[in-house]
Amino acid sequence: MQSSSQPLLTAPPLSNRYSFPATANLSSFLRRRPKPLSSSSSSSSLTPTRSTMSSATNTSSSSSTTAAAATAQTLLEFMSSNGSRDDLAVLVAHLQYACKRIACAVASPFFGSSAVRNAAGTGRPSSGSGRDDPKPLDLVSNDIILSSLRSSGKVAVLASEEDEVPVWMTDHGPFVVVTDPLDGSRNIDASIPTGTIFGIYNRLAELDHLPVEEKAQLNSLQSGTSLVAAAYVLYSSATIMCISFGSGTHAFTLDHSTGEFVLTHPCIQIPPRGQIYSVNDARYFDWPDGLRRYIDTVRQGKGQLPKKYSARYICSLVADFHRTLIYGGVVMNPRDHLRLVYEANPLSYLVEHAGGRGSDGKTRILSIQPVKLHQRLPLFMGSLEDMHELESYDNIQQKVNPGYEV
Ligand SMILES: O=P(O)(O)OC[C@H]1O[C@](O)(COP(=O)(O)O)[C@@H](O)[C@@H]1O
Repeated sequence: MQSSSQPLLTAPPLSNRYSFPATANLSSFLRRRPKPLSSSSSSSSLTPTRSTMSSATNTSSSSSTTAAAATAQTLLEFMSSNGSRDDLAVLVAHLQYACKRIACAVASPFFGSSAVRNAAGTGRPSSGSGRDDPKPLDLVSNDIILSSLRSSGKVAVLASEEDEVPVWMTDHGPFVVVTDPLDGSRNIDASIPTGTIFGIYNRLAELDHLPVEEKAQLNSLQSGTSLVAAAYVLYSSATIMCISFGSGTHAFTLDHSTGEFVLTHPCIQIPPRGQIYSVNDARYFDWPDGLRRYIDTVRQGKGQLPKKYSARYICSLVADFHRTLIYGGVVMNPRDHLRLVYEANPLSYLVEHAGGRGSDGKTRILSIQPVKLHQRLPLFMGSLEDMHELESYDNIQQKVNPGYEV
């Protein structure tokens, strides 16, 4: 028997299943687009039992799936056809590469429990025992993003939720990236969906003369109205990158047969009303009166929409946000918990470009000027009509914020 301190499995180096071309402009990425696997090779490599299923229906559906994969528009093709800047496309190519690697790490049996993950060698001391401590996969994800963005050559500064201070990368990088590398990781040992969040700004050339720490900090504290693009990647039953470049919000699903993110949800419009609220309502007795009244009202079907609302709460922001974007309703965390720079700004940008709203309960998120990198605030996002109704209750920000244990 193995001693309990020994890993059950020896973790191999992080997967490099998704290769990354070392070229640096959009047209060369597009020329290297991989071919989808043929239907026979995909069926034998993915699920051996499928090879025994030879009905005509299966054959035609797998060949039409292959045909669909060949014609589907990839994220980089989408950027090219929308006249994207080359340097932004190179940056996005590196971001999607990083997220494919994080998707592999999150799903890997070799990173399947904290004990094994610690043994896998992140090069850092074991951590992740406290509620808000970073989990090993937070650190792995952070390292993946850091190294991928460094090699893009396009990023001047990277500010990560996992790092105390932003990292200055290169003086001539045109962009500033803010990120939460792996949100929702506190539930990762139960295989709950998780996500990565990004915001992209232009480097402020007028700050170039300042000392490195100062310009790194100030570049990272830009208001959400200056975002050039924002995205999240959801690691769930599908791996989905939802992105906006300031004109619509679009979702791309990772096709594992080609390794490409392909356009599956163009121009997402959040329904103007949903029938779902998403909040940790174990906190009900710490909520202010306005928020309690709102939730009590919509639960009973006595709100502006005369139907009883349902509750959905995964406790993983990207997953709760993605569901809200697709089905409508409101997603919220009314206490000072989520971060303006890494979470609230990018997600509010995405919901606004889908026709919804992001607010701290009083003010539009994107117009709040960040004063600290790790600044926290109450966050409410969702369908326009639901948001207006919720905010009309006035007193919805939770001021009591005890150290919750789970
Ligand atoms: O404990 P609460 O208030 O329900 O907060 C849960 C929220 O915190 C998060 O886990 C983010 O918190 P961390 O950034 O500390 O991981 C979200 O994914 C989730 O929506």
